[in-house]
Parts: sequence; C-alpha cells; structure tokens
Amino acid sequence: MDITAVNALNYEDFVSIFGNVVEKCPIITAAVWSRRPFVTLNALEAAISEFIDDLPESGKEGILRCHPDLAGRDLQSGTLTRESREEQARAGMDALSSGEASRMSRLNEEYKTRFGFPFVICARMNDKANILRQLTERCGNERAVERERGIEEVKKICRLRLQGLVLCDAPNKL
Ligand SMILES: NC(=O)N[C@H]1NC(=O)NC1=O
Repeated sequence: MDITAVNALNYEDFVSIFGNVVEKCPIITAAVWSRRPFVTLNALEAAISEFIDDLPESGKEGILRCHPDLAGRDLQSGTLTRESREEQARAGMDALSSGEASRMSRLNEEYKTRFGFPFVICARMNDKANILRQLTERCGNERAVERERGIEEVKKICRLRLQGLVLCDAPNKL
C-alpha cells in the first residue's frame, strides 16, 4: 500500500490496518486519522509522534503499560499480538536458556516495581545480550528519564511497524 492508498482509507479500515502500530493503543491511530492527508509516510509517523508528545506524563506511562514484557507471561502463553510475537522472536526472546529467562524475569519485575511501567525497547533493533544489558543499566535511571526513554523506543517500534505496512517514500532514517 502506498501513501495515496492510505489517505483514501475510511477510519474503520485505517484503524483496522494501523491500529497496532503503537502496541494495543488504537486510540492513537483513530485520533491521527483526522490529520489526513499525509504527504508521506514520514508525515504519518510525525503525526503519531506529535500525538504522543502532547500527552501528559500519565498518558505516556499508559502507553508503556500497554506493552507486554519481553519474554514474559504473554509470550509463554501465546497471547502476544502478532507484531510483538514476531519482534520478540527476532530478538531471540522465545529461545532463552533457563538462566537467561529467570534473569530476564527478575529484572523485568525489578524494573516494574521501581517505575510502575514495563521496560520497553525496540526488540528488532537489539539482540538478546544487548536487551539484557540495557535492562540492567536502565533499572538504575530516574523515573522521568525512563519514561522518555521508553517512549523513544515505542516510536522506533512504531516506525518499523509502519514501514512494514506502507511502501517507503523516503530513505530509511533509522
Ligand atoms: N516490552 C517491550 O519492549 N515490548 C516490545 N518491544 C518490541 O519491540 N515489541 C514489543 O512488544
């Protein structure tokens, strides 16, 4: 699908196709539909980013809370969204040794207890070792730093999901 086809979608189809570009937050997609037409895919991405940036801190934390843990309960029970399952598999989260799995689980819980939202990172841009290292390091940050850091990662995930759905109209900036 190209951007012209995107702009021609009614809101039902737009939300049905793009509703999970931010994990389990179709309200964001539904809101940016009114910003059509998008000149480029980057313009659609920018509209999503602006919507997120305009949210109060509680809204940003709410977005983070819609994300499943990496290698967490949803992965074990097969209840991840298709997008998240593919991303987590790409980073090897479905093939951790038992030692790695328990370390991951302990750190995820520590992170959530400290911040009140889950650790979020763009799994497709990181491997297993990197994810474990960053999770360890980021547990030591301040809450406000982590809120912003997590939101940056949400935007990276969103960009890659959008690029999987819409033909690219500009050089990949990643
Ligand atoms: N917790 C977390 O980072 N979750 C995710 N990251 C990603 O790339 N896909 C996800 O579901």
